Amino acid sequence: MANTSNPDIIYTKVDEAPELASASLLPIIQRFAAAAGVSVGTKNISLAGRILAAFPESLTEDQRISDDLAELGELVKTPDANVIKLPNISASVPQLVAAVKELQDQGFAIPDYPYEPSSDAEKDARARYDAIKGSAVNPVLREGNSDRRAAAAVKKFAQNNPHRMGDWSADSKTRVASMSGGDFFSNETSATLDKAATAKIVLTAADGSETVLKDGVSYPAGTVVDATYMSAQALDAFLADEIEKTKDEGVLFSLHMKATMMKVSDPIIFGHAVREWLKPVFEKYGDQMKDLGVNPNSGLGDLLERVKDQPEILKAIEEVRATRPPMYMVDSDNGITNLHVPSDVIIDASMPALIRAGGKGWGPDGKEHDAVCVIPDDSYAPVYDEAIKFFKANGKLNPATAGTVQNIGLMAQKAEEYGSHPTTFEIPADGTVKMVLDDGTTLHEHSVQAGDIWRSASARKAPIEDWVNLAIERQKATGYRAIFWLDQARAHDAELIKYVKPILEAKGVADKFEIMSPRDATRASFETITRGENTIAITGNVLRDYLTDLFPILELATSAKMLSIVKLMNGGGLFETGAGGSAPKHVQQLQAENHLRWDSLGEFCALGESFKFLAEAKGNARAKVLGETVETATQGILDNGRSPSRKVGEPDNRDSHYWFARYWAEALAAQGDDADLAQEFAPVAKALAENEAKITGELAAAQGKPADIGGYYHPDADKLAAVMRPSATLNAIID
Ligand SMILES: NC(=O)C1=CN([C@@H]2O[C@H](COP(=O)(O)OP(=O)(O)OC[C@H]3O[C@@H](n4cnc5c(N)ncnc54)[C@H](OP(=O)(O)O)[C@@H]3O)[C@@H](O)[C@H]2O)C=CC1
Ligand SMILES: O=C(O)CCC(=O)C(=O)O
Ligand SMILES: [Mg+2]
Repeated sequence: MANTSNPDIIYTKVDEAPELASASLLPIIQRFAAAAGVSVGTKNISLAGRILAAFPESLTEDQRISDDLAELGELVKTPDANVIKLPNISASVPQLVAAVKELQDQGFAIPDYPYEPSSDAEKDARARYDAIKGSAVNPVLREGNSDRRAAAAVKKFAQNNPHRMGDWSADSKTRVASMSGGDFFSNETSATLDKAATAKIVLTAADGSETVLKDGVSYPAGTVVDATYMSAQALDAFLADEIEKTKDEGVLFSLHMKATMMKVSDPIIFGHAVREWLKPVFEKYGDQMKDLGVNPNSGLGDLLERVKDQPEILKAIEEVRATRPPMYMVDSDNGITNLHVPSDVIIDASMPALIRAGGKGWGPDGKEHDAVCVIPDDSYAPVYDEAIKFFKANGKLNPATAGTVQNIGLMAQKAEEYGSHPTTFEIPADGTVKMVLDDGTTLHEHSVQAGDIWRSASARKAPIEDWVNLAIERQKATGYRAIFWLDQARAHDAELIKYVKPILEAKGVADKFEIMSPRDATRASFETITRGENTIAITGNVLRDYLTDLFPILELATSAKMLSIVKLMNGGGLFETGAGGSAPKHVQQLQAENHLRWDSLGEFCALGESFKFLAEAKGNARAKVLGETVETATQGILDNGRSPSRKVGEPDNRDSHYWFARYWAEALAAQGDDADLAQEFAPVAKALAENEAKITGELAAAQGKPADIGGYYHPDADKLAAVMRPSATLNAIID
């Protein structure tokens, strides 16, 4: 349904922990904003919402919902966009299948996920599900580059209240393992197009037959276009070798991938690891398992489920597992390993957590151990390798004195690897892959073998220039040491450097910037913050993602507290909340004991920015008052220690929202810029203060027993509201 008048601000409806938190926080935001004449609407980008929107013909009229993601995708290309974007699930296949099942059980007659589509209907369903799979939201909304940093107040709070960090010892056996050849890093070629072009990707097999893998990929002039591949043979040899070495070293085996964001390549690499881990089983029972629907890319969990009635295979699996090193666990109590589900261990969150813990991961015995961290491709693995070496040599970082690393990331218009899914292929036969332009030029050519993963990524000129200019702006605003994390020896980076240097020179700021490889930049950044100084990391899209978890998790304990601004290239604003994900463990805790430990600080920060943006973009004076008072309220949460506790029986997410509302109302009542607003909120502030004991008592009384929200992926709105708003006294003041 076309929306003629959009609300001033859009707040996204998502999944898991942040969605639970929204059930409590959003009514407060809407109520306060409405009093100032600012409307806050919602758009549903949850996994369940996107599934339902994709199958209107399978649903009754009342069940149908609009395709909000498509609408938002258009909105972010206009200057009117003002979107608060919470983290959503980037679904792996097992998550997608679970969500489909839950919706079917709730009476939505959507089709099953077809693992091996054969009929036209199945192929159609599969294509729609493929569009929902993986990171399908962020790349659509991120029509701008990324500016992520800890707000000054948040950084100061972390320095004054340092979190606990695991100790690093010089003889820790933890290390990063990556391929020394045959990977994406070493096979990359890159070129910048001098004119607009359309490309075709063709595989010529050894027998001369041609397969067009993709046609009609168009690029504007100035696009940097890369191509590369990972050799399946080299990958398997590497994995086999590392499994053996890990066993000899007596530590945990772990694999860190981004199977969500890299939704085509990384599940395949993950599948190679599953197959290599159980190699003798696949050699003996491979055909039988295939008939049972086993696809190693879906993980060990799915595999075990499919062979559960096959005692012979199960026995063979147990025999092989007994010869393997212990595995890094996701949930040792329930036997969930690193290889169970491709989206359980996501590199941007998992590696920093392991580093924060002093290089330790959880083993099958439920105890912490050193680990080999397998990150097959060597493009970005050096960042973690160098970080680990740095801490082994220098001991853990001290969050009380450490400076900060901010990030300016090239992200707009599906930049680099994170936009490469439509041009990534598992190669069906030995031969040569060529990328040929419409004028007949062969841009890239690689000789490949069946099973290799070939991909092309690109970065467009306008986003690259915008990114360099954003970096110049931020460096000027802060005066910080500014480093472009680009490796002159890597094909893609060398093309980017050809853009970066002339812009810096033309603006007369070349002396303010350094250019270093990711490894050198990692070391330089840790040295800088160890001295208590600050630096800006100006990076490509993948490192934007990795570093905005790595540094905050070490500096602030979590990336949930980050300010994350996407300055949209056509003038709008997208304000992401935090830099982390949707924290599934938090939902489980709520269901078990009605305690939600999710910290909404990222939402508070984004809200303040969104109001301030509205004030500037639309000359809305009352939005300015809202923005300033939200900042005061956020400061109040930090100064008075009102963030949620992790333990049941202690104040949780809902309590922090009570305090947020109270500090916000008090700040609105106290400000002198808008007398009407002050007058409106004085009684609200008074009522919230007078009823403190009653409200916090009602919130506390809700905890300690299981909570039913009527679904995991698609909770029941009324049940969710009842669980997340258990204080009748607070609700009466807000509503
Ligand atoms: N922008 C986006 O849309 C993003 C989405 N995702 C999606 O999120 C899901 C989970 O991803 P995962 O990599 O596990 O990352 P998460 O960031 O969800 O989890 C890592 C850990 O960080 C802590 N954490 C994260 N956010 C908060 C918060 N606001 N308050 C308190 N603690 C927090 C939790 O630690 P503890 O358990 O110790 O409390 C959590 O278990 C996946 O489906 C992924 O696709 C991931 C990244 C970004
Ligand atoms: O979109 C995703 O899957 C993850 C995004 C992410 O991790 C990030 O932007 O930091
Ligand atoms: Mg991330």
